[in-house]
Amino acid sequence: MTDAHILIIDDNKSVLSALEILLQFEYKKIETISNPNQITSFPNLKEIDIVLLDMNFSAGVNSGNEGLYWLRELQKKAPQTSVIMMTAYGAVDLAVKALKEGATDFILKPWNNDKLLATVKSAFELRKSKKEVHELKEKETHLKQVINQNKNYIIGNSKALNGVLKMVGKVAKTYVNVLVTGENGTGKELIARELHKLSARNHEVFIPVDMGSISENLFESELFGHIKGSFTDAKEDRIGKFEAANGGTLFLDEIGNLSLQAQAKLLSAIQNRTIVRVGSNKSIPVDIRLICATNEDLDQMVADGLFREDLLYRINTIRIEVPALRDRDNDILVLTDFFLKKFTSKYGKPSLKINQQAQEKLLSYPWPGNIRELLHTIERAVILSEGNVLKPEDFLLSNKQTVSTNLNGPATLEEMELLMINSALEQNEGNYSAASEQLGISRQTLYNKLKKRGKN
Ligand SMILES: Nc1ncnc2c1ncn2[C@@H]1O[C@H](COP(=O)(O)OP(=O)(O)OP(=O)(O)O)[C@@H](O)[C@H]1O
Repeated sequence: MTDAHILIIDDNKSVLSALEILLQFEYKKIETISNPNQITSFPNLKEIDIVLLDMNFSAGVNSGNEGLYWLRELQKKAPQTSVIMMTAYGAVDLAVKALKEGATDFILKPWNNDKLLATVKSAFELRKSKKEVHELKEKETHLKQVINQNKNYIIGNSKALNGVLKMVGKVAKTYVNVLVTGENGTGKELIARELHKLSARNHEVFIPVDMGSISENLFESELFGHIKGSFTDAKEDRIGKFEAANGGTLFLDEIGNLSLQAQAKLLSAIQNRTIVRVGSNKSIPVDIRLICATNEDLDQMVADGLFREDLLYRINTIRIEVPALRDRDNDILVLTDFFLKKFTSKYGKPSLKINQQAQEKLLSYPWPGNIRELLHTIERAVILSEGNVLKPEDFLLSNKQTVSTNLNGPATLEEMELLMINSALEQNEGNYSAASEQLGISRQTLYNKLKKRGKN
């Protein structure tokens, strides 16, 4: 017995009962209606797999047009349902018209039982594959939505963020080098990607490089490539990031981490628009749009002799300052809502709301790790959530009490940062990975911050 649902529509009651008897041996659920007007109000029409529809209800008066009318109605209301038209000899031209309009097949009356069963069977196969395609399409649409939510989408409508986006729009179309500044996790890379997306090079590559994680001795090879045998590990010729980004955009993150020696090499490549692979003496021309980012005060570093002024001048034609999350008004809640949707969908959790007190907690926290910290906080809360409403205790924030007490005093931003780092290290018993995760910054950044303050 096939698990199919069939509806037969014919104004001739003896046709209805003959077909019902024939089909009920093979198919699980058969329903009949003798008045096609009932189609409009028929319950769960979309669940019907096959409709057998008479072509001519008014005994020749409308010569089959009524059947075509009801075919169209069915297609509107249940587009995945297969419709088989039933027509009398001599009206084959109408049946062909119905096929052109999307009917699956037609049967001539009086029918041959075997032929009719075969027609219904193949219509059911078609219905099954239509349904599968439809479900796949729905899954794909859902997946696309989730992916779009994840991809480079800049959420927020605060004045501070809108100012940045306006600037991005103006600068993107030019070829000038851009320096993006801002605290950790404010979305500097996202802004760099947006600059690329809105530029004339958007069909070319965007190559990000984290200068904070490249060791001093690999700097040159990573950026400019090397030729086989130029040093012990150089087993093959390799191109560097500059060549990989040729024609597109090269994004150098954490540019403040470069040694003075590396800065000199970078400056030379930018000035000459050529690179030389390690171990080679051949200059290779490169055409890149350069975007750099830093959370350091490069002007201060220049004053302290830690950053070359000529390099800063080169990379800094336009500077875009990305505001800290605490300076973006209501964006905290807008982003919270976005991350709640993203992570409930990712982890298959029911939709979640946050109560008033929890909102206040999120709004009054200084977010030293900015959007990355908010993202991790929400992800953790979603994973651990039970029920539909999140309360203040569902959001684990770095020792807020300590921070706000000190904020009342004459604490500077740097003191506050150090306080939070110490507190996170304390809470995680000195474990760097856990502390950096809690702060929403990379392990390397935590390391650098401590190193800068002579704590490591
Ligand atoms: N406005 C935003 N809307 C949605 N997601 C954002 C937004 N800003 C940042 N994010 C997300 O927060 C995370 C951190 O952003 P990103 O890596 O761009 O920050 P960053 O400033 O480059 O960080 P770092 O200084 O550590 O390199 C990423 O997952 C990014 O997608």
